[in-house]
Amino acid sequence: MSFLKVNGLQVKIGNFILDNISFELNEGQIITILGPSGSGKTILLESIAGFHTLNKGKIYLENKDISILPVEKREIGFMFQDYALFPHWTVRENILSSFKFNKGYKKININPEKIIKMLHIEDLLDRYPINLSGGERQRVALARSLVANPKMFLFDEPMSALDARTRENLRDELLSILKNLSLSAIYVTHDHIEAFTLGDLVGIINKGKLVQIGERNKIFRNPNSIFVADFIGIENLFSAKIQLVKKVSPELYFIIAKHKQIEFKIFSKEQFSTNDEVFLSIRSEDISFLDESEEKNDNFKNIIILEVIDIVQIDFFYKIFLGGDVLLKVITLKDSIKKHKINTGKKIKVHIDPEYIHIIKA
Ligand SMILES: Nc1ncnc2c1ncn2[C@@H]1O[C@H](COP(=O)(O)OP(=O)(O)OP(=O)(O)O)[C@@H](O)[C@H]1O
Repeated sequence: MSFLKVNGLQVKIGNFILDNISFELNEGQIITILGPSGSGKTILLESIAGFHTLNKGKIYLENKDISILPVEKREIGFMFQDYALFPHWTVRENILSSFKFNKGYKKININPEKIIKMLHIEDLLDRYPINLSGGERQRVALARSLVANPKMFLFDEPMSALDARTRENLRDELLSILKNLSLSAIYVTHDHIEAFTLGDLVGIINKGKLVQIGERNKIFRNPNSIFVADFIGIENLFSAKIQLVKKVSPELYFIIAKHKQIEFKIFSKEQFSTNDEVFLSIRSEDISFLDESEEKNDNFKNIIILEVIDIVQIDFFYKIFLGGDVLLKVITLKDSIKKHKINTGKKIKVHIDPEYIHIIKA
């Protein structure tokens, strides 16, 4: 039985309609919601928290219909980007205020001291919010929300005002705290890395509709549209035409799709027809380099020779831009650059596993 069930939700705010939103979340699971600005992410969270009247649909928390309960009765905690702390209260007072306000909740099983330790804010307890950094303020806000002991949590881009390093640290801590306390959460973000790091489930919303939702690993390589592929950070997307479809097992097809002069060999669970116009989607980390001597082309391998156009370092990774009959971006490590002597202008063999090429209907 699911912990949270959102069923056919429709909410109208001005001219905006959030429509037909359905998903389920188990206890302790996190769902991340990704979507462009104005797609309805905040309205979705606000609707679950109880700030909007539902036009259609139901929300169940622990099997109880909470669709018309007022905000304070839902026992749902939320934390937003500009989560305000009380400025004239110390960190300790801010945190304990929430503990006191929420004593009405049935089971107080959260120990404020444990939360304070988990968030490493012991040394900040006597300070006022104005004397805290952005990251510290978010830690305190999180502590305050956690000690209120909600049944579940809603996060609306809580890290977006923080610098990359602080954001990464806090994100890892948040994940370990939520998992430690077995708390379910919905976490809204623009950032696909954040979405795939935090979410057991990932949902993509566009123009008020949940356009795809599923387990993180399934969504990662199997976007159902160009919009989703682009939004979840798939960098290699190009058109192709299906040349051959062969059933190789009850649930698997071997497909050849042609882009310019290149025939891509693909294993797909979905059936397509010859001459279908499609898009191929390949994650940049799923392409590997081969040495001259390595591997000869055979029926089930994609080996292509392309020219290195540019090499860009990103943190510990390198992004290699390749050109030729297809433009590809490859993410790799320094070791691989050394091993394959990758330089701008060099012609290099790349390999793409047929299982890692995903076909999207055009
Ligand atoms: N009170 C309101 N009255 C009328 N329209 C609203 C209201 N609140 C939000 N909207 C509109 O609803 C749409 C969805 O807003 P929402 O805040 O949910 O988007 P979002 O996906 O959270 O965007 P962002 O990433 O920019 O925060 C937007 O077009 C917004 O302008």
